Amino acid sequence: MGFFGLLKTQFLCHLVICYVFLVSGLIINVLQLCMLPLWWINKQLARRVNCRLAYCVSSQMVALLEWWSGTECTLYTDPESYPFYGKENAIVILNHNFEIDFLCGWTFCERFGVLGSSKVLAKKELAYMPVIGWMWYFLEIVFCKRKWEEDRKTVVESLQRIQDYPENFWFLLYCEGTRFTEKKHKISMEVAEKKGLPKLKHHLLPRTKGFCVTAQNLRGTVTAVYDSTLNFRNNQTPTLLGVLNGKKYHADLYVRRIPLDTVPENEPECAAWLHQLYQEKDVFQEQYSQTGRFPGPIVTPPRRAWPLLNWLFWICLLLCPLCLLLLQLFHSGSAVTVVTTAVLCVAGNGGWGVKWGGGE
Ligand SMILES: CCCCC/C=C\C/C=C\CCCCCCCC(=O)SCCNC(=O)CCNC(=O)[C@H](O)C(C)(C)COP(=O)(O)OP(=O)(O)OC[C@H]1O[C@@H](n2cnc3c(N)ncnc32)[C@H](O)[C@@H]1OP(=O)(O)O
Ligand SMILES: CCCCCCCCCCCCCCCCCC(=O)OC[C@@H](O)COP(=O)(O)O
Repeated sequence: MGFFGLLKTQFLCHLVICYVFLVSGLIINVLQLCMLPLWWINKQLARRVNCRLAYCVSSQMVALLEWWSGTECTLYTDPESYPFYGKENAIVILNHNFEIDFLCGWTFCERFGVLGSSKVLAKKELAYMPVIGWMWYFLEIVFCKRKWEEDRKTVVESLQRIQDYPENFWFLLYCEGTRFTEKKHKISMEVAEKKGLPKLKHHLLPRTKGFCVTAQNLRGTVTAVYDSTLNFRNNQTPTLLGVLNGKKYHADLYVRRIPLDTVPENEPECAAWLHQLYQEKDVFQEQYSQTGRFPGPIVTPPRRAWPLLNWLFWICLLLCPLCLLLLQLFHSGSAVTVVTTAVLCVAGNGGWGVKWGGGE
């Protein structure tokens, strides 16, 4: 492991990264709150400003993936669909197998210029998460309790609210509703059997209500469905902690652009369409596990410098006061305080290093 490799596993670096993320995120949350009066004056302008503010937070995580861990993201897609990406509103259907699948999604959002505005049908619990959850509230993210009787009304209302959104957005749907595990897969296939539906090998049975209601309410706003299938090379199981430790992964994403007007409007037909789509996704995943690649050509957009520049800006802004504080401590603090601080830092770093020093 080289010098930079070793540096990336150091607890102090992780502490700095988390400090910058948390403090900058809270600053953004406060700014979003201060923007509230603008909603009453000029709603569309407030939404545009919120997209920029959200970008400052989300792109830090993208920078961590792209520049810190050096993770590569390859896109398999039809070159004729490529010019549409980032230029239209779309519903993105993604498999949910990995801890960092949302982050790879964000990377593609960033490269196509829709990171600040992109949305998701997320579980309600995430709305209470400091920084990200609070930021999503201002971004008009759609939350669900995964209890259809309660969601039926609130999800439709939230979807209708974003019909006139002023920026292009991608609306992410994890139709499986939860992350894949062998146990959930077994239960899900029992449901499939009971319903007389064909079994899936690599996916859970999709929940159809969220997709049907989204397609129904965003028709006229959204022009296409991006059927996206994600996998990682060499059977890697990537984690956020791995990314934080600078571990490099290689993601492959296969995207098919399907015009929304080819998706049936009527609910039972729309649900059947989604089940058929998951059958096809299963075939792509099987092909990936056999050959290590998805069908079609590779057209990967390059990473951009913006996430890195934004990250460096926040690092400079927030590290200066921290450094001043430490200098003050060393100048005015008692010998005991200084020694205790130094010992804690070294011990913390050492303990963390034992776990991550040899790589994952
Ligand atoms: C590549 C580019 C990427 C672009 C990225 C763009 C944007 C990124 C932005 C942000 C990224 C952040 C990421 C955040 C991650 C958030 C992740 C989540 O929170 S996932 C969880 C929440 N989301 C969902 O659940 C969505 C899918 N679910 C649905 O659509 C549901 O239908 C629902 C609307 C939530 C309602 O759920 P509920 O369970 O109440 O109703 P259902 O109809 O679904 O269920 C009852 C129905 O299902 C049958 N059943 C029972 N058990 C199962 C089972 N195990 N599997 C499947 N089906 C099951 C049951 O028999 C009922 O059937 P029926 O209706 O026929 O009677
Ligand atoms: C610069 C970056 C610094 C990094 C610091 C670390 C900060 C961590 C930020 C976390 C951001 C989290 C984004 C939310 C993504 C959560 C994905 C998720 O939670 O999926 C849930 C589903 O699966 C369903 O779960 P189940 O309840 O079914 O099980």
